[in-house]
Amino acid sequence: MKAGGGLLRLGELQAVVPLRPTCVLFGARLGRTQTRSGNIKKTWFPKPIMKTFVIGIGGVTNGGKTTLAKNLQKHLPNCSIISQDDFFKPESEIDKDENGFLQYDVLEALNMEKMMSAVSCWMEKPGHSAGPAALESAKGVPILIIEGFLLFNYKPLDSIWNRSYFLTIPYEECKRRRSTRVYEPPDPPGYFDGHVWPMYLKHRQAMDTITWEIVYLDGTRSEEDLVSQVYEDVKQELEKQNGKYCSFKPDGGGKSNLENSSLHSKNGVHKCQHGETAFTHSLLENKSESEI
Ligand SMILES: Nc1ncnc2c1ncn2[C@@H]1O[C@H](COP(=O)(O)OP(=O)(O)O)[C@@H](O)[C@H]1O
Ligand SMILES: NC(=O)c1ccc[n+]([C@@H]2O[C@H](COP(=O)(O)O)[C@@H](O)[C@H]2O)c1
Repeated sequence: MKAGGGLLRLGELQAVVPLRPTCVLFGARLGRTQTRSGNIKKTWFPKPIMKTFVIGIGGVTNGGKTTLAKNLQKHLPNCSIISQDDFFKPESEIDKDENGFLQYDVLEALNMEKMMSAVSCWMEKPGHSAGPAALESAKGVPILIIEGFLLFNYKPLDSIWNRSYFLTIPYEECKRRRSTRVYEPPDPPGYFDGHVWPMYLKHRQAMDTITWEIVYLDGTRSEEDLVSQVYEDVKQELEKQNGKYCSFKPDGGGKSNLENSSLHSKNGVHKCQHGETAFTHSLLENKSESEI
């Protein structure tokens, strides 16, 4: 993890926790995978030694998932990010359809086992960093943001989410944003309409069967609006799940967090008007294992 709380990329994660093909799992949360033969395989996430909070940010390509995750990370203490984009298989392993389009927008294009391994390793040492232990414990509940375009279609992750968000943008805006972004390999002509958007619609439809709550976010709203909404929501969820909202570490004057944070509510919309320090409070103290 970057010292300044930067995006946790796979390479950095490996630097902190060497990735193994499968981590030692002592299960707390049960996930389920359906094997090709139709059998249900149980997947255990390791029981973290402390309470954790896992946020899923799914959504359409170029919907603003990475941007929102990074913006949230600036304001949430002890927060790591795992990006699904880091787990694409090499081009040589990607199937092509009859039109010659590489099939990137399907789960098979991703090394999801490797991604699950990264998640499991985080669970084993949540919020682990090189910082002194005393500092770690002062940071509050370790938070993991997992962001990616095919999160909620991947059953083994179903049991992990404490809160799920899904960013949407209209077709035209998506096509416009996508046209300015260069992937490796770059999109060939006709790729958006011939592969990307149809696959998105298919995966959206498959999400109809999801049983847990997903908060849909309008990705055309400003970055500030989006981070403010999600931040407030996460804060409330943490309060709910832990029965109390705890120790705000004020930057000045010992004021309440809202007074102090300059999150002004206007017509129900919270605007973040100050910089990062506005959010520098510990969301919740860690709980002992017996309380989990
Ligand atoms: N709220 C927003 N409003 C307008 N443009 C945005 C917003 N969030 C992200 N973008 C832009 O959209 C593009 C894709 O953003 P990104 O966060 O990489 O999306 P994703 O991770 O969903 O593919 C980038 O050019 C980014 O600057
Ligand atoms: N990272 C890669 O190796 C790679 C290559 C080609 C396309 N893509 C695209 O990445 C998209 C998913 O990522 P975003 O949600 O960040 O746009 C998919 O729509 C896929 O077409 C990724």
